[in-house]
Amino acid sequence: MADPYDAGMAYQASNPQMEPALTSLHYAYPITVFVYYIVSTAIAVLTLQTRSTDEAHGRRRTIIWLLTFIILTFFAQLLNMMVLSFCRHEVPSEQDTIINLLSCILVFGVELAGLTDSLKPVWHPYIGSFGLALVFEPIIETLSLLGRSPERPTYAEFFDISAVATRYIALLLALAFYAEGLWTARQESSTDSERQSLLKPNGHPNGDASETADGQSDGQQQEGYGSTTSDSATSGSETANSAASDPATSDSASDDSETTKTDTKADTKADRAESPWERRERQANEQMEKRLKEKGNWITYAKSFLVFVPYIWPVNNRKLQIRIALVGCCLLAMNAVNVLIPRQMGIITDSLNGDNDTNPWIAVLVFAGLKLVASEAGLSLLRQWLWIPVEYYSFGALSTAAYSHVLNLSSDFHDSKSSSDIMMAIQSGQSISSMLESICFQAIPMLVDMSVAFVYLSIELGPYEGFITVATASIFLFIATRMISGLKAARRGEVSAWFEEHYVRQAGIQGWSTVTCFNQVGHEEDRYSAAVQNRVVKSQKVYFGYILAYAFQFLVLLSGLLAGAFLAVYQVTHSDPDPASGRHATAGKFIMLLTYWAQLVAPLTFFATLGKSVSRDLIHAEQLLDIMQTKPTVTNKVGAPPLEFTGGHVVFDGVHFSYNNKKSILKNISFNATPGMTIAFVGATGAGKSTILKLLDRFYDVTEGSIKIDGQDIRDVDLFSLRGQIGVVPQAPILFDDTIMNNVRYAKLTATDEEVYEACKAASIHEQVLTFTDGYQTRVGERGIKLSGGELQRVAIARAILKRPAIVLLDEATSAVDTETEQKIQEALRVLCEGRTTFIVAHRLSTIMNADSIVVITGGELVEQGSHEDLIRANGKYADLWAKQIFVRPKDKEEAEDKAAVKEAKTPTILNDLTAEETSSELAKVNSTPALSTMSNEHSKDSASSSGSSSSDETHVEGRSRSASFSGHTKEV
Ligand SMILES: Nc1ncnc2c1ncn2[C@@H]1O[C@H](COP(=O)(O)OP(=O)(O)OP(=O)(O)O)[C@@H](O)[C@H]1O
Repeated sequence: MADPYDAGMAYQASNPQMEPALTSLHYAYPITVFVYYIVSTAIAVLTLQTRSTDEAHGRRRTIIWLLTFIILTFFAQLLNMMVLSFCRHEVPSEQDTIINLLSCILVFGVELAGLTDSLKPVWHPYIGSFGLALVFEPIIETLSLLGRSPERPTYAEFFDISAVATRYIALLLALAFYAEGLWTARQESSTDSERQSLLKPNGHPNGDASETADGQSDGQQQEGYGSTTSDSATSGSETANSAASDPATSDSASDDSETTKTDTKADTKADRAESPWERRERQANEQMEKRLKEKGNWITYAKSFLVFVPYIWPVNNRKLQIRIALVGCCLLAMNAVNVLIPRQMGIITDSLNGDNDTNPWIAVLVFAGLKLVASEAGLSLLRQWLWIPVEYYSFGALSTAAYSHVLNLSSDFHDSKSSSDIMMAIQSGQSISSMLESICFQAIPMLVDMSVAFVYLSIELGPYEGFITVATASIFLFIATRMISGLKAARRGEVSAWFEEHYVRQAGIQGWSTVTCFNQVGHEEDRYSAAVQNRVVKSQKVYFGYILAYAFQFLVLLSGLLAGAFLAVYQVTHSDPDPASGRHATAGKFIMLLTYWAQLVAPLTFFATLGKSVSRDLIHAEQLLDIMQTKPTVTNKVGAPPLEFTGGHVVFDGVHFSYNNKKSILKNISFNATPGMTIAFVGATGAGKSTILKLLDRFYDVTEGSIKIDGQDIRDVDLFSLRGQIGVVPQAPILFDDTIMNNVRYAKLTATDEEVYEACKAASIHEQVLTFTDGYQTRVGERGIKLSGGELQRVAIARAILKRPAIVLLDEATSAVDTETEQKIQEALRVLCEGRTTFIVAHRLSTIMNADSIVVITGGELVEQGSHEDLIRANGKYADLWAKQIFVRPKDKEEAEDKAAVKEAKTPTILNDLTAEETSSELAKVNSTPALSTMSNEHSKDSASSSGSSSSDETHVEGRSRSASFSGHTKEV
């Protein structure tokens, strides 16, 4: 019996007319499927179908098995060819068929990896690929059969046809299973309502405990009376379960298991405090997810970054635009040089071997020239020289735009964000440039390099070399991205440990005085050492992970190189001229291949990490985008006229306010301040007093009602002219880390030194400033840390005096200072408030008792208003507060019991800010009001018993001679 393998080639169309068509189809088939798969997957990702899919396909596992089988049929065909060639003792000559089979293994292998990678894939890239295969396969097979010799089919042919036929059946089955799974899923969802229990879930039907979706028996979630048991539901849950339990698919569940892992980590993380860095990253990530969801797809999402275009693209600068165009030319030239260098290496080798006529000296000189052009001293230098001004333009433009935007945002923004977050976000502008740079200067040129490599190697060394390049690149990228994402958890741990170390160190150094006071140096040392140790352990873990990953990646590249090199060696050693091209494979080609491979390693490594770095940059850019898209809530109306000040008549008319539109802070506040009047706000802490001042200065706008100054609604006038008329002395003034001179001058940048001195004299700080080492040139430290509380407040008053405001807002301006300093501050304030409409917030009632009108705020409502005398007589909330403040502050019981000690020390028992005479007269007033007299008597008794003195108006009262009012008509008491 004749050897069936001898009967003819199974793979090559013996009909020459069929040959070109068959060859083209062999190449077109894998390319078409691959392009379709990549494009449709890209569209799915860009339109967020990959995120939104909730279709857990019931037949996914079956389709994975079928796809594996399909790949095996290609392998079988390939093996069949190898056996055939081996039997015939010759090298297979049907390059296109071999490339077709190898490429199909690669393309469907990529699809298999993608399908196993995701539990809920978007199906159309896979289903479309199967459809395309169903079209190509019969055409190719028919052409092959038509072209074969009319003799009896050989075993090889028979085997080949069987492989194709079974593959075809597998493809059809995959489509059928997909349709069936889809239909079942639809049925399941459409009958969902029918399967609802007729009884309430807790109605305890007579049925048995049913399997819940996660496959666990749960008596709580029984299927109720009237419901139908769904096979499909069970099969769905089965699939989910088996996917988790089946080793074949457990890997595929990596995404989901990673999510679970992340969730568990998040839970553990929640146990400890989230570091500011983690919070910032989490928030930015959430923000990105939220925005993506809102935008619906990546394209619209990316469009929101267009706000940055005017800062990145030098719109009105033609010179910079030309530079950008030249940078593009440099990149193209670099692509060309990257091909020319390996080619030149080949030429040198061939010239040395005598395989060409080129002078090796000249060839080496050309090579050196090319190397120079490709080096840091060549095109790279030129590109950077061209690019640096563009880079700095965009960096400068982005930073200034972001800074200016932040400064123009309203109080609600600044109150809700920490300053470090804002500063970090402004710096994030750099991420946008770095993202664009890595895409434009690295990703795109490298992609071009790789495509050129594929084409060039295919032309120079045949399609096998091209295929090896593409296959190695694909496998490398797949493995590298997998390994990098595998290290994600370890890397997060390391970064978080690094920040923990940073925060422990920072807390120790910043809080050095507290650490030292409480003798906790040892404790801080231990804490820091533990944090360092923790970071070192985590860093080592990541480091080892990276070393292993790199080693593995290197092995993949080495395998590719080896395969390519073997092929090249074979071609060189069997260097008969190629019948098609007439070309010889020479040693120079081999050297060219090696050089080219060395050049391709860097782009591949870069691509493996590109996704990670771009997504990190995107998250940072998102922080800035978030800020840039925030609009100020307090805005200047277009064409608003400046405030016309005619005395300072301020009217609050039914003002309501809420910071967050949820909790009402001010409710229906109405009052009237005539020009020059002093109005004081008193009330419990958190009542809303400072909020009233913020509304007047338009840090916020009222929610309802209106505020008018001299008949003009403050929302309708120019914001800057309004703030120009108002001077504020806050409770905790903030100075810049600059000289006293510059800090005071900040109120009026054009003020002369003399004007500053005058303001400081009026604020009773001038003499003290002169005693400082550098006088007015003394730097005050960060936030004025080098000044005492009283000095700080007087500098703030000097600032307000220099501004010469028409309306003065004092928010606890004399808090937390000693009596003597307070007296000086009161003096300064008297100068500041003279003849100006003044609003004062104060807790110490003695400091505002002479105000023209006192407004009592309770829980955001105005409960009383009137002069001190009126309110005392009214015997309401104010009288109550007043009585509490002027009476004795109860001393410690223990101390009170020790009467002898108290007597000896002559400790005064009545402590308030009034003079002795004033206290007596105020006590008399409150004693005359019946309700308060009881209280007064109790206090008097208290004081008498604790001090041993007989009455409260004795000279044991701590009396102070002081000015007790800020108002223009201040009286000395
Ligand atoms: N920026 C803000 N955002 C949200 N709520 C705020 C803000 N500022 C103040 N509040 C809340 O508004 C209420 C009133 O605050 P406000 O500072 O006006 O009180 P206050 O009467 O001046 O208190 P104190 O006398 O202690 O200064 C408080 O409950 C406070 O928690």
